[in-house]
Amino acid sequence: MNIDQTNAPQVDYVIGEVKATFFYNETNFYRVMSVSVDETNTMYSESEIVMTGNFPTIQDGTTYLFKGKLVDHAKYGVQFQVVSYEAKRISSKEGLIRYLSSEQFPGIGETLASRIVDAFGEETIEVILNEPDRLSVVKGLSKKTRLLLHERIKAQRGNEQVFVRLAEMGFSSRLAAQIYGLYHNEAITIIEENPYILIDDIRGFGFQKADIIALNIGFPLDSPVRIAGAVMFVLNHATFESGNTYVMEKPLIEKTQEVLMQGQSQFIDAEAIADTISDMNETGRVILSEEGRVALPTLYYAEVGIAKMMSKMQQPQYQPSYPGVDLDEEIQKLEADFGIQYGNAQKKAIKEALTSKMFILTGGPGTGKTTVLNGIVQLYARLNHISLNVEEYDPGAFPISLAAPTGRAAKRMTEMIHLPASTIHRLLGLTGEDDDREDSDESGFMLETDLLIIDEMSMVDTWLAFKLLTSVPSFMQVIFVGDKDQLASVGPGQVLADLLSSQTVKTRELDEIYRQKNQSTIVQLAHEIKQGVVPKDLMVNQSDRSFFKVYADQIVDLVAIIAKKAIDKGYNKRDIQVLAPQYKGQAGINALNERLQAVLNPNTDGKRRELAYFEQIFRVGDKVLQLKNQAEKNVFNGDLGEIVAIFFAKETTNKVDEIVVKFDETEVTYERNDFAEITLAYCTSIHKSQGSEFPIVIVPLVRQHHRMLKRNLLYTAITRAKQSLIMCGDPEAYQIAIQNVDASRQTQLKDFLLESSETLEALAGEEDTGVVVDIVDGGTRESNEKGKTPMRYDRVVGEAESQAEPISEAKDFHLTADMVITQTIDPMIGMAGISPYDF
Ligand SMILES: Nc1ncnc2c1ncn2[C@@H]1O[C@H](COP(=O)(O)OP(=O)(O)OP(=O)(O)O)[C@@H](O)[C@H]1O
Repeated sequence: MNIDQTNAPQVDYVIGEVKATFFYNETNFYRVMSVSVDETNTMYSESEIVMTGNFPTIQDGTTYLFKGKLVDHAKYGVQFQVVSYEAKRISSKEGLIRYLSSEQFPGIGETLASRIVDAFGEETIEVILNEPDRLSVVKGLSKKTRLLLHERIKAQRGNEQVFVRLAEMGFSSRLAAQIYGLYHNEAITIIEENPYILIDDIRGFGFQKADIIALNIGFPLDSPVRIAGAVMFVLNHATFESGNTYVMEKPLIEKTQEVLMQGQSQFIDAEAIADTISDMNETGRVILSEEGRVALPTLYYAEVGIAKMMSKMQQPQYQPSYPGVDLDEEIQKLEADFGIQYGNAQKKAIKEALTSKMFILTGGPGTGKTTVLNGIVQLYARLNHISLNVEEYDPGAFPISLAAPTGRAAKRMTEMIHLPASTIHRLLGLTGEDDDREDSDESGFMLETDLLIIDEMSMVDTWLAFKLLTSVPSFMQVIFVGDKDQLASVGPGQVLADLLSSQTVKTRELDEIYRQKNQSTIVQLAHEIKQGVVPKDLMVNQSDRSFFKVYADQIVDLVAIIAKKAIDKGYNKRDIQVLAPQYKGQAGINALNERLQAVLNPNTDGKRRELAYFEQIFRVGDKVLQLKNQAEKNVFNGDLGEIVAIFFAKETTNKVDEIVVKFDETEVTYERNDFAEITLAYCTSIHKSQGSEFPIVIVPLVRQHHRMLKRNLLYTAITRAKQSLIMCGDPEAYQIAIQNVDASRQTQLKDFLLESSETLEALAGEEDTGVVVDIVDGGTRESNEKGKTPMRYDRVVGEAESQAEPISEAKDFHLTADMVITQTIDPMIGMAGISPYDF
């Protein structure tokens, strides 16, 4: 084969036979294998080489032409990273015999293989493929084995042709593997018909990539397929970028036009785009409303579905009541039991929660939501004559379900209410991978308990809310608890806000702060943020909070010192959480993690086990964050754990590196392919901290994060602190954040909630069964690129990794005597005597 004629000269190749596979991952076809080197244009001179890459159709004992590059891996030495490959036709007698007698063809040993090859020589494979009947001349070859031989080789050729064609189209072997996993042997037909389908089906697959393929195949620039592809791309992107659940048609057309004409000279008429949208509406690919709102069907039907179920659930015949019971008297008894005097709003909340089919309890920190919830649960149990002792019940028979969107929030719920709580995913049996509603509809999964309480409802996005409500039986009483001023959900929608503003659900907002002021100035600060007020004493050290005024380039050093001091004071790594709004920049999450790892978990003697993974080092003892929901492993997006062991490839059965992480409830082993599911977590994003609380929270505030300086982000960050809040950076940044109030999201849920049940039935039509629902799991990195449906795109709200800007603002600051820290009270965690010169 003349490689040089068909490829750029820099392409390395190796021709050789696959000798052994060390590792194979069925989900992404990733393989590590040993290959003989029969021919190569590289400097490699050994007789065998280790190859890595995505190889769905590779067979041991077969010879291939591999293209890729030679790399010198720090740990594994020289390897060949394969980009594409194709089977080399075997022509030698020995090769053919070895191939036919390989494990792929059970029933054929060397003798039989030799007989076949003796009979047909170089033509052997062609005869098996095209004239299998001729094989009957071979003595000892049964009809069954002849058939098997023919079928297997035919299938292999089919697969190979798909891969060869995909490679010709320009797909890397990794993408080709993904595409093959989706469409199998239909891949070429599907892509040739509509390459833009990949935008819908493969996460992260953009319009431009699809366009290159389509234009190569010969699609005209104004083809309706191309226009529809661009519409889907813009709609998906806009939805996930903004959190809105629809886009107005006009801006959608404008943006689509821009995308279609980018780098092309042909003008694409807006009317052609409008016509395409109208056609897409006809075929159900998008939903276009009379008002000109264009929505992804999954989101549209999820919103209609939520509204429909809310309306159904709240029909008068289902309203709970306790005839003959004096609830005021019962609440008095509760007060006596708990030694507490409920406020008026709190009493109303308890009564309303008990007598409403669906109820929302909302309020800021310290207003008594947990206190009230405890009262509700106690009284509910008393009035319904049920025991709250879980041990008295068979597994799964406890009549109250408590759940929250994250593992940490669920854990906190358990601690506060003293009853078992789980994540919503776990409650619904969702894996976070292929959670589609079709599955659950088919299985008709329904919750069975009588009372359902969901905490941190502000974090629940449209799909999850829909998924949750489809599993709620009509007899169930539901209480949603949440703080409407926190960040909106990561996925599209603003379910809690819409439920509240529609006023279709009985709601009680608690606004009186009960946590005493001298106990918590953090709570006071949170309420002031809500009101847009910067307290006069922001810079004055309080018993539980302080603000270090420093330059952006001093933040990493300062935070490291504070964290170290806290550890010296007896806090552990998990007690201290640094929360930053963005990854990049001097005071970004990446820089902070790197430094905090060096300070809190150093490898001073070089004896600690560690592994490099892209730009991160994972080391035994590191605090890490789970980025994906993995219900089958019992870990969820946002769970924090610690690396307790690292095993190097040579020590493991699968011959790949492994990291073992201990979470609160479980220990999980990650193979190298899964390393993207975790990240260092000394510092995490504010978004990821939702639903969690920590004894000490450190929040860097710098003007470089200007895109992230928003009121609800700051509010969410500081309300994570239970004992001490340490802010550092630029007080101006605090002011900017407070003044920057996010506009609410564009959603249709409120409108739907206000529609009559008949209208909702009509809107839902037949379509709302089978809506694919996905759980956005917030992962941001490579290995999370597995999704199938458009909604599987992860949207990391506001975590756009904006480039840090020059720190010109820092000129406002001068290190002065007032910045010398002299205080010894608790929030300073022993920082007495530290001066700016220490940074
Ligand atoms: N009626 C009351 N009388 C006295 N103390 C109260 C009352 N209600 C709540 N508290 C106290 O106020 C503090 C805050 O209450 P709680 O934890 O229930 O609020 P929360 O809204 O759940 O707060 P957060 O969201 O910050 O966890 C607790 O210490 C609680 O005991």
